[in-house]
Amino acid sequence: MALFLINRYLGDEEESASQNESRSKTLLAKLQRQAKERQLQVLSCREETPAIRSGGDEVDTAQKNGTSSRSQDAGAKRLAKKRKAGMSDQPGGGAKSTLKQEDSAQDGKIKIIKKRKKDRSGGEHKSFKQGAETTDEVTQAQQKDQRVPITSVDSIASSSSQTAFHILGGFENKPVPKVQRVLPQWLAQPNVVQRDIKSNLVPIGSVQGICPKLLKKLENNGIQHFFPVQAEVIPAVLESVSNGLLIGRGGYRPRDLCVSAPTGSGKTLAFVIPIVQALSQRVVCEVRALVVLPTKELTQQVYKVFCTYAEGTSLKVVMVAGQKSFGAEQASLSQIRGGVSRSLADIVVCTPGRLVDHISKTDGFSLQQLRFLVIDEADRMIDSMHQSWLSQVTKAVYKNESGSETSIFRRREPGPITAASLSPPQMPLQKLLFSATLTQNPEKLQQLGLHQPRLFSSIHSATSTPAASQRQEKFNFPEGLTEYYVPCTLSKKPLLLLHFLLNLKFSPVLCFTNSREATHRLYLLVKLFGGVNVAEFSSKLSPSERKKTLKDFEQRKIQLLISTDAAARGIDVNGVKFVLNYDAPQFIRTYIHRVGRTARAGNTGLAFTFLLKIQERNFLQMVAEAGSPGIQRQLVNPECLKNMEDRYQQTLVQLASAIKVCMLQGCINSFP
Ligand SMILES: Nc1ncnc2c1ncn2[C@@H]1O[C@H](COP(=O)(O)OP(=O)(O)OP(=O)(O)O)[C@@H](O)[C@H]1O
Repeated sequence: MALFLINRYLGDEEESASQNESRSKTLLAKLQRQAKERQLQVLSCREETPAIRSGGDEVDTAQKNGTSSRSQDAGAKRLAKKRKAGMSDQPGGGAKSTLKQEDSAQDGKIKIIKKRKKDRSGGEHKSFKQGAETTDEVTQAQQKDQRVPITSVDSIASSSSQTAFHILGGFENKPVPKVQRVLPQWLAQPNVVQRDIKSNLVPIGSVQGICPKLLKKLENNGIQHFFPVQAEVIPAVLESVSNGLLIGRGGYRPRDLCVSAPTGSGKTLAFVIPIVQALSQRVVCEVRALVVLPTKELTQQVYKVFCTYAEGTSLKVVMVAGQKSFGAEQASLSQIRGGVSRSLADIVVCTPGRLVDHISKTDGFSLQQLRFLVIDEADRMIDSMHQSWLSQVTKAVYKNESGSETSIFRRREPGPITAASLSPPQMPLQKLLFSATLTQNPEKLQQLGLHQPRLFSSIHSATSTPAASQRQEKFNFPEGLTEYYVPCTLSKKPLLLLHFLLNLKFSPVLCFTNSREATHRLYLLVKLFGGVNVAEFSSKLSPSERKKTLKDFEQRKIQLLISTDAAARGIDVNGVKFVLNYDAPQFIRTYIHRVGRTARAGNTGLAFTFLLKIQERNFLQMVAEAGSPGIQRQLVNPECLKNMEDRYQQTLVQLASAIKVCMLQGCINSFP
């Protein structure tokens, strides 16, 4: 209890309950006396030193600024004299009224100090107007434990209007207005590519500039209409070569193109057709088109499409992605005859790693005649820019052969456009970027050194408010895609998957996990459970095994393909009806590419994502912010799983021993 005892100040007098009233009076009188004494002390002090330099600049400024401070000084002196003489300022007022006035003035002063404190702590950098005397007194008051001498509140108010100075300090946090980032015009106002493929088909004959041979080939491959992205991009590329490979429209260097269109919208043909068309008239074989992709599988896929449409022309398409030995690839790229090296490739489809190896190690592999640089899955390729593959390509393109330093025909890195730089014409390098999730971050795109880029995008201008100012960028989702999420627990996940396959007869299903180990474990579990044709796909398999697996899956020999993100990007497997995110993806781009393995080429498809309770909120927010048209909740009745539970328990036991074997063989790192 003693801890909470509060001692009140009772004055020097003895406390007496019966004399409460007189004690308060005495106390009041004493306090008034003390206040008066202090006031007189202050006034006499001021007579000796008119301005106490406590506030430094503030006081100086006030002195310089104001007549009001001087008049206040004079007023104070007058007041002191009158006090000494026992006079009142007020007509008919005595000492008592003076005291009252002083008290009210003191109240006013305290208010001002409080106001000033408040102003400072409020973080507002206000201009505080006040006379020198006021400052003086306030400073003294601060020194004397906030006991403030008295001047008239009115005089303070009047002096406020006449003097002005800033109080230094007050650097507390201020609310800073948000910077509104503005996209460059080419990003903010793209050429719009319609998302709805089926209602925006364009007959192939109505796109100008495609030679009859190519049109015939398209028809033979079952293509009668171009998809919207193809109908936009093919003419744009063809226009840039309408005056030949050397000069673009109007004699200028052609503009680079960036294409952002949904997964499965036909971006591959959008660059294959115009490149084959543009190069088909070439005389000498030189590497004129380089297509860079992130994985071997994608390289193979795009290589196949090029081969299809280059067939029957003299164009040579070569793939360098590590599928063959390095020596074999070198032999397919160039040949040395009579001491002179000769290119054997017009179009090179490659992965960046292998490309860089050939630039540095393959004699005769020259990029000095390169006209098109296609960067597919561009956002992923930008992420791998730290490998500096692009700078190596650029170096190889503008490489000076010894002796050609002074040649006017030397290919120079483009600079400002001048009459001299345009003559003689030199092969321009045009970059074509493609992605379903192309970044709208100008800083990232800047790394690519684009020349007057043009953007083709499915993200409608209505939604293309500066994406950088939003928390997350907006992306394209295929029109025919329906998204679901399935709330679940960790232990029920495998049962849910089996339910989808065995009870609901989903087929073919492409199922994604977040790691090689998870893929293998799930594959073993489904296989041991039985009843499903299952295979796995990951970097654990050799390239030939992966190729065979994808083929089997496409031919419906496999009902369920469990994969890592190795199959998430670009892989085009015909007729995938269902995508299942067994493990929820961490990044929105991963999600978009995964679910984009279905609902391709204007078809419909379903995507299911298993979500643990803890993942739900963030995942749904991420998907909504990315511009998903809507993800629906799909509940599974626990009763539906009951018929599989006994078998599932037995399978888990078998799985444990199978995993032990795997661990001994070193093919899996951890026990589930
Ligand atoms: N005009 C067309 N008519 C019919 N089918 C087409 C047409 N263009 C492309 N396709 C088919 O559409 C499918 C998807 O094409 P493609 O792989 O080029 O899509 P994408 O936009 O590159 O997808 P991703 O972003 O996933 O890589 C392919 O099977 C392709 O053969």
